[in-house]
Amino acid sequence: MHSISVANVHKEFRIYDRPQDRLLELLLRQPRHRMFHVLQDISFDVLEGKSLGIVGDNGAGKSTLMKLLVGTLEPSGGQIAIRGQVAALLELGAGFHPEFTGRRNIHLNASLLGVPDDDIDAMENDIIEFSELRDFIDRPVKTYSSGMYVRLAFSIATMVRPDVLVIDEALSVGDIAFQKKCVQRMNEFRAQNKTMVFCSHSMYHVQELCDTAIWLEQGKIREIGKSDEIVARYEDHCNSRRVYTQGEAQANSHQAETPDAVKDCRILQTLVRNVDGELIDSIDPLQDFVMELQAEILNDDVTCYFGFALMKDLEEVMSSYLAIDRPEVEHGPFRKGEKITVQVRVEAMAMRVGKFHVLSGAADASGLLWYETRLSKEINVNPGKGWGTLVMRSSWSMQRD
Ligand SMILES: Nc1ncnc2c1ncn2[C@@H]1O[C@H](COP(=O)(O)OP(=O)(O)OP(=O)(O)O)[C@@H](O)[C@H]1O
Repeated sequence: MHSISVANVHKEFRIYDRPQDRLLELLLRQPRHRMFHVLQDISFDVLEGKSLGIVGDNGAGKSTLMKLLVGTLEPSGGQIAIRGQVAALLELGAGFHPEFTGRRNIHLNASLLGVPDDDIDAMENDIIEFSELRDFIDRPVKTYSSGMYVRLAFSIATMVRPDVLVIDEALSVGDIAFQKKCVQRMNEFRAQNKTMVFCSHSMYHVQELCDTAIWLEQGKIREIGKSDEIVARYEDHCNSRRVYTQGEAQANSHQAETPDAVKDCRILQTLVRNVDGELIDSIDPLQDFVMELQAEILNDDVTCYFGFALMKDLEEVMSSYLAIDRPEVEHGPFRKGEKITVQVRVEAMAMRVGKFHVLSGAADASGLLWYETRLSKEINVNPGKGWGTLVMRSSWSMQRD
């Protein structure tokens, strides 16, 4: 059964070049605007219990589509049908009254979502608990930081147990500990056969949390399909037009700084060795090499999933290696203080020329939250003969009759 059905939806906004044009149009009854087509020809369905991701560049129309789904905007044409109660987490602070306290906003929001007063009283504590805002809950929300807004909004939207949850970029605000709770809550939500629409610039989250995805481009659906396939093609598209820059500042920005209290593991170093175990800073094309990470476990009873990526010019992931499905790599539980070394042997380096870094990381059990990543030093590929960026193992043959 369809939980969400969108058919031939389009949305236009009227654009006025000068503020007074709006008034003149009214008074003179002569058009003084241009139409801006934000969404065109949008049709898709989401089955009950499934989750849909929306990806696309800035300005592609993602937020506008989310607002149409939850009804804060009306479509200019087409039909949107949603079964059941919808709860949404859209723009920061939308739905909150800035002068009211967090507690009053809980009641206001939950009653707008159709929750009876008695039920709101019963869930108030759980909402405050989940949001971790007990010390601030009786202050006006206008004094909240953006992270605090999201905590409260996410707690309300998921606690009222709607049939459909619509979330716009919530995971990008807030710290990693709260993100972890959000991901868990969203997974619980999926397990309860609820429907979810999730928009994010984090491709990993879209891939892992959504069954299908839509790639919006300039207001139109460019592709729709299984989330991992859409994410892969969208990433490929982004990589192909990226302008590369290098520099130490950028290298450092990959060293995610997370407080020890919320990460379970610290990556001490990422090393690159030849197959004899010697550290190297250059390799030949088609040579085998070993990526190594050394990590320290920071808490007891920790489950950690390790991974590596080969990074070109610090931006583009050329290939990734995750231990999640590798039986030969233990995932724990580990003890506090344990030191761990993980190695992956990469066979026949396919770059013909250029430089790369190895990025290593540790993720939590869900595989969604990377506690920390650390880059190796730059490795040079000694240019081999030939043309092109890649070199593949090949074998030749020839016949003469
Ligand atoms: N009320 C409005 N009036 C006029 N134009 C608007 C209005 N709301 C959005 N737009 C325009 O519509 C386009 C799509 O905006 P939207 O916020 O939906 O994009 P988005 O994909 O969510 O972008 P981002 O990833 O940056 O959040 C943008 O060019 C934006 O400027």
